[in-house]
Amino acid sequence: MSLQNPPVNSLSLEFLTDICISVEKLEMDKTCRGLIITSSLPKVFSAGLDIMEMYGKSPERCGEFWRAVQEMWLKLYGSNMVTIAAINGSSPAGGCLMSMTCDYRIMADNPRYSIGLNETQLGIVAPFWFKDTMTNTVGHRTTELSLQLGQMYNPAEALKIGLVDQLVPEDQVSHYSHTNHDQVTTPDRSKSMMRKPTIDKLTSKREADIQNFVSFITKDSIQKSIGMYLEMLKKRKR
Ligand SMILES: CCCC/C=C\CC(=O)SCCNC(=O)CCNC(=O)[C@H](O)C(C)(C)COP(=O)(O)OP(=O)(O)OC[C@H]1O[C@@H](n2cnc3c(N)ncnc32)[C@H](O)[C@@H]1OP(=O)(O)O
Repeated sequence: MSLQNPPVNSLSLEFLTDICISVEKLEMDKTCRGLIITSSLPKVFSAGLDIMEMYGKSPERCGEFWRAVQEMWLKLYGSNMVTIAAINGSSPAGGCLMSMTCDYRIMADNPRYSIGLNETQLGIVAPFWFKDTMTNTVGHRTTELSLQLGQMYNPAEALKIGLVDQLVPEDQVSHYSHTNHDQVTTPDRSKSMMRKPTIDKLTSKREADIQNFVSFITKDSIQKSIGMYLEMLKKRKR
């Protein structure tokens, strides 16, 4: 599955819905042995959640958006397929979350790329299931530090903390993803055993999590922080 939502593969409601439909179709296809997620765009795997979906939108729309974010995570983290993230560019926040849902992460060894949960930089707090996914990937202490600082990691740092499993030359990300994928057959029951408690936690609190998100994101102070972050993104470009 090659992500293609220019300019930066930000995860809008529409794009998330498309991703979920694609994963569902693959999941039902008996001939499909697994899934490699990568990006069709240069330099960016995914810029994470579409910030415009969280800025100046109605509570109803925010709720709909958040349900789609949850759905993407539930589908990918709970997938019965072998999943590999072929991270061929930067992958902040929701992009990092999407990578962490996969069984294995291969990243392009380009020091200009970065990956991490940077929510703190936007003045927002990563939800518990973002935190849980990271804890399951890199451990409690690294997650605590990482979330507090909104830390982004270059590929070498990401490999060191176990956020990615393998670094490869930029032009060989696809080759190595397929080679690794071929070495794995269908996931055994250990995958669901490891992930079930984390998945059940969100499933049982899904509606409350949506309510929390909507009341948090629509606060004036949070809208102001997001507005300032958007300004910063645009200024950085000039
Ligand atoms: C309780 C709530 C919990 C959930 C919270 C958050 C989860 C998230 O995922 S929030 C999103 C966090 N993402 C980021 O902070 C990434 C910001 N973007 C970047 O760092 C860079 O854009 C990136 C490294 C991805 C790519 O760099 P460039 O190739 O140099 O591109 P530009 O920076 O010039 O961006 C082009 C264009 O896209 C707009 N943009 C970038 N990211 C996003 C995004 N996540 N959502 C919406 N739009 C985004 C950027 O502003 C530029 O727009 P224009 O100026 O209009 O061209």
